[in-house]
Amino acid sequence: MSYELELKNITKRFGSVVANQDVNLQIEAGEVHALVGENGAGKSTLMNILYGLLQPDEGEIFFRGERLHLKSPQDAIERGIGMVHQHFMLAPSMTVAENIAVGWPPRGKFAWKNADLARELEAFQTLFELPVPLETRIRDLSVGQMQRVEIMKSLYRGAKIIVLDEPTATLTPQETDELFRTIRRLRENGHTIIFISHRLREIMEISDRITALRSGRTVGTVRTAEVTPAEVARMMIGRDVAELKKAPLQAAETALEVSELCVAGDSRAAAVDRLSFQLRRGEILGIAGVEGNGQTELTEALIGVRPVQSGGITLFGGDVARAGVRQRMDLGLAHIPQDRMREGLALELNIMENLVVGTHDVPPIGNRGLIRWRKAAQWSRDAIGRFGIKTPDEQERAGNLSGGNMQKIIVARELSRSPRAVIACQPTRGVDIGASEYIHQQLLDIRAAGGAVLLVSADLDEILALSDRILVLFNGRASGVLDREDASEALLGRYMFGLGEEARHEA
Ligand SMILES: Nc1ncnc2c1ncn2[C@@H]1O[C@H](COP(=O)(O)OP(=O)(O)OP(=O)(O)O)[C@@H](O)[C@H]1O
Repeated sequence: MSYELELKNITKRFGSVVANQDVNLQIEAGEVHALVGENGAGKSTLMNILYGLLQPDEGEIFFRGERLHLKSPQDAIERGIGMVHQHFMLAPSMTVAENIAVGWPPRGKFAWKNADLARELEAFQTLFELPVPLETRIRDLSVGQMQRVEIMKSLYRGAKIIVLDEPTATLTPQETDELFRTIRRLRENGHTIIFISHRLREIMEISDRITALRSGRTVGTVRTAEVTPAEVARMMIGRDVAELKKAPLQAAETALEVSELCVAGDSRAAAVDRLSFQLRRGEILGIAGVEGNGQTELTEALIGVRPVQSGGITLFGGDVARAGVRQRMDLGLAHIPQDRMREGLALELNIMENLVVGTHDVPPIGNRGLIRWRKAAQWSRDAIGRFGIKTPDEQERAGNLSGGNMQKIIVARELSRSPRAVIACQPTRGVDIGASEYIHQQLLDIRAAGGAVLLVSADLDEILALSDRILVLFNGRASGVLDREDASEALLGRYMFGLGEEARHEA
């Protein structure tokens, strides 16, 4: 049969790393094709080749039987290939309409007219269920709305094939449902979607076919209707996903106490507004909520990088509301930040340097002010093995790693220093199912050993799988605090929109 799009025998090397080796991908017209595989399997590399961002060392791309030579994204766009990256490429101070129109049509072939543009965009919005106010500035939009702008931008440029790179990683469950409605409308209208995801449930729900990559090679392609989730998991990571081992709750004394805490945000006076809660040793407290409801400001105040306006923070009995970061770390606090690019890693440094930061001055790695590099290398190789970090060795530059592997470095560093309390923010975002399971088990093991874990996550599956209690943040306040047994996805969803006590009664 003839395919809409065919990538044939693609090979791409980065130095000694073979990111894609003889990869074949065949996409049918009007299908949703999931591209899956463990972190570092080569998915983004393959899609960057398709989008003209990278040139393959070997291999060919065919679109409707015609060979394409894609030297830049501009070439890909002109051939009807669009891409929505995980990190949006929008100008925050410009409006939605301006972001969509800028740079297109290319090279000023003819000027776009506002009225025509608005009419065309409104037509897309109705047809594909993409509601966004066109005159609003990007910086005032939610993540889900920004993603819609990116999709509209691709459609406006005539995309027939749209690549969505982990599009649900930062969406709320409601936004994910809305995105899936859009994807279905696109498919009904003859568009073809390539969907990268680590989330099994979503892959099963939205895709028609699935191709898995592993270690840069094609594992195979299947029809979604003909396989079970367990079979797809095996294609992704080459083995079954193990059940989590969660010991009975043995919560002890209070590890972290937050009382009447107020923290200012960058643009909001009270991002955290008189919030109080306790986290005990041996307990995981999940913080659920739509992003932007005070999670960032709360965690920054807890680790000591954002000032407390009023209220208290006590860590293991000591008042730390005004203590520095180092002082809190010395008390046994570890932090997995949500923004791995900005806060979590020094991208120019190598993996080993990133792994030992923070423990470089204590034995066994630190020795009277000196760093024992042989020990550091040995320790790093061990962490690389345990967390399944895909890299040639510990000397590789951290910035060259795939997104999920960067995340694993941060988690490995933070959890390896035997913390007594962990603030884990989106700890498995972008991480493959095998490594997610490992990270989840590590958090449960810290809990079993009497550690306290504050789990801040937008992923309700993760919150429900790990937490003993769940606090839902809404507008900087607790709209609900639930024991795990009383919580369900639907109930949490309602609290996330501030529906408060009525949610409990209606559920
Ligand atoms: N610019 C680069 N320089 C060196 N190595 C690179 C570069 N880009 C990617 N790699 C390597 O290529 C391999 C494939 O990476 P890629 O980003 O394609 O994986 P992925 O399947 O998208 O992973 P993830 O699920 O974590 O996003 C990885 O081993 C990565 O470290």
